[in-house]
Amino acid sequence: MRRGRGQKTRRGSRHRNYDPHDANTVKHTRLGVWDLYEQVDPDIIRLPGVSEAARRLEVLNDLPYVWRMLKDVASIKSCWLHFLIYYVVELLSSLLPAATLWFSGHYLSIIQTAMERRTVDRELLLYASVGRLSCAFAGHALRYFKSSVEFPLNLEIKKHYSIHIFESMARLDVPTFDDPLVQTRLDTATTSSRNSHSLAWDTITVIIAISTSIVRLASQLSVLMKVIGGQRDGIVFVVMHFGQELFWNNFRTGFDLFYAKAWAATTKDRQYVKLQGLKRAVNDPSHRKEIVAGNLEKFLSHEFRYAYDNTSGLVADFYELLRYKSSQAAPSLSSLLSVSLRELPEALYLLRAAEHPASIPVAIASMRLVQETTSSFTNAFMGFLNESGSIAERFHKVRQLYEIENIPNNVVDGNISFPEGRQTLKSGMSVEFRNVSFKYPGSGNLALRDVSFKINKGQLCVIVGSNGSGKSTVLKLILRLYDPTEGTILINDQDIKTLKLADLRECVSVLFQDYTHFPLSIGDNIALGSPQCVYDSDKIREAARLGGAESFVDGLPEGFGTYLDRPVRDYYSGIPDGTKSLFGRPVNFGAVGRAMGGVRSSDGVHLSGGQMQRLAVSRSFMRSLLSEGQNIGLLLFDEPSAALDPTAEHGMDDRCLLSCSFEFTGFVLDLFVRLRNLRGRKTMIFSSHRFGQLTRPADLILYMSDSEIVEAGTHTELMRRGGEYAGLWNLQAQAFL
Ligand SMILES: Nc1ncnc2c1ncn2[C@@H]1O[C@H](COP(=O)(O)OP(=O)(O)OP(=O)(O)O)[C@@H](O)[C@H]1O
Repeated sequence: MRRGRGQKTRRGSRHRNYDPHDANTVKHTRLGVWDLYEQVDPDIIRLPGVSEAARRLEVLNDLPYVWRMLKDVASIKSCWLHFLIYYVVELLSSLLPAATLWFSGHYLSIIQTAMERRTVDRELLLYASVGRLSCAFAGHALRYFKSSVEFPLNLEIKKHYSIHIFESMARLDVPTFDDPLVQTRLDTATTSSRNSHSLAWDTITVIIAISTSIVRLASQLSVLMKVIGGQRDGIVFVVMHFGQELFWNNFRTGFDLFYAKAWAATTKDRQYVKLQGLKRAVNDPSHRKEIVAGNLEKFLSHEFRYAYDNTSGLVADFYELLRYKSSQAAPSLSSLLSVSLRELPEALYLLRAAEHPASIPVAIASMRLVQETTSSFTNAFMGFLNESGSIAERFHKVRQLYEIENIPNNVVDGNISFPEGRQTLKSGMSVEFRNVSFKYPGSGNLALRDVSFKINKGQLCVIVGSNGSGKSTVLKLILRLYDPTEGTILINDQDIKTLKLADLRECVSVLFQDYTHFPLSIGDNIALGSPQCVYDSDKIREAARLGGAESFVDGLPEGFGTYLDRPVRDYYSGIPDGTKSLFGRPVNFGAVGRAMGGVRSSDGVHLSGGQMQRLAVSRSFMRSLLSEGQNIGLLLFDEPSAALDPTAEHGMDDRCLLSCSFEFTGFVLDLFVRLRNLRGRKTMIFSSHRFGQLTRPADLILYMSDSEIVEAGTHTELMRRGGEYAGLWNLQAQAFL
């Protein structure tokens, strides 16, 4: 619902600006608690038919994409047979109404003969009856064949386009993906008009429907003329019925208020907004604890009632109110005409019956036949008009679907391979910032202001500073998740923008502060550190051991195969009370939600923040210590100790290589020493709030404040300087020593 109407509007308005507050181009209507703003077409397009014609002509621009889609679908060999069956079935189905009509025409002539000669042609009656019955059976059989091939055909096409969409989306970089306009384009292009059908399948069915509509029309028309042409008033009946159907259909489509217009609806009613918020709060299990603990039940109920009583208009969902408004619309001229035309054939029949009483039986039969055939004819005709109207929309969606693969990434790829020799990575990578300033897209503030520093190969650099000072941003720019607004970044003395992005990212291992756990199994999450080892369970286990996660993962119901946030839910209903588990998973009737400091899933697996962090560290170890080619030259750790509390650290696996330290900073420091010994001199950069064991041995400390580097040097140098670093170290570091 949310989308169905919106799609139409987007198309009609995509060449014009839409400003809801511009009274010249936008009409404002109050709908209960809602305000509706409809775009009014410019005068030139308000002429009847002009807007519709312009809209249909736009289809021409979309045709190359439709052609490509047809070629793509034709290249899916597995659907050829199904497709052929589908097309033949559709073609035969389109001939059925004409065949039925043909046999019905025989009834008419049987009645006529019976009236004139007082005999019934039994052979003809049998022929017509068998014919009609066969048509009915054939219709049934064709519908069965159609539904049998439609589903597998749709699935095959869906698979092809799911891969296309997945690849088009997977290749987008951070700023591009975050761009709301890109999100809208992806949304529009990837949402099918009918949830279970792919857009391609929808489009193909429309194309087929149009071609078979023509066949249906032509065949029905020729039979209709043959059957009714000779009847008294036959043609008059046809015209009246046809006119009535036409007006009736027009009258109905007139309800689509938003066709080809931009529109937006909002509510400014604060009580209504509050009402919805309260409803959500009570429905969402994640708030239940606080509602109960805070004894909020009475307060919330009172607020809910008060909000309901004090809204400014009818309280209902927007579309509900819209439907109500449509049903209240004054009868249009076409609806009145339609109603009158409905009554006319009966009046005409009665008139004729009074004039020629002997012809009543024939008239009854012929009127029934005329009614039947004209409605079938007009249905086919209106169906054809509707299909050709919606095809413009579908064709445009096909174009949008293909265009998402061309959305340009904001971060432009370089063309120089990096590094020249893999061996050089053993001694690390150098990183240099020259007068780098940076603003996040859409933000007015500088996240980095004129930052310059150089970290030599194999050095340990620690970036310290308060929250929001810009530490993480430095790391993100090194990975080229974003490009600097000003200044240059050099890696091994080469401008980072000239290096191939995939090469650069392959050489860097990063542990983000806001580690995200993918909706995959725990094993897969760890393996993501080194995707080529995704099926190497020994390496995954080793990484978990090093990261201190092995023992608690083994304790989970499905071990490394456990999903914290299972992306597919189990469905159940009516199971006996007291059922604790199904399919090896606990029964959970609550919604899936994220609890503070961990993840609560439909499987009931809950991990603490510290355990989540260990999974993150395990993924990082998978990349830095265990990846196949050992191609890492630079390790980035963004506040690695953030979510670890000292007790959790104590619990680390005794066999862990790096467990000699009880403190995470020491733990990471130890890692650094180990890496140096085991893998050569990797360059390492840590961003941290903490001072102490990590900053002391660092080759370079960057002290950041308010987006700038205010002090840089070794611990001894900075202490000797007696500046801000020294002041904070004296305050903070004692606790870690
Ligand atoms: N995606 C983003 N969009 C807009 N602004 C952002 C974004 N990420 C960070 N910022 C802003 O950029 C500034 C620097 O943030 P950054 O995350 O680099 O700080 P930090 O020193 O790492 O902080 P913390 O210690 O809390 O992690 C902050 O003002 C922050 O609000």
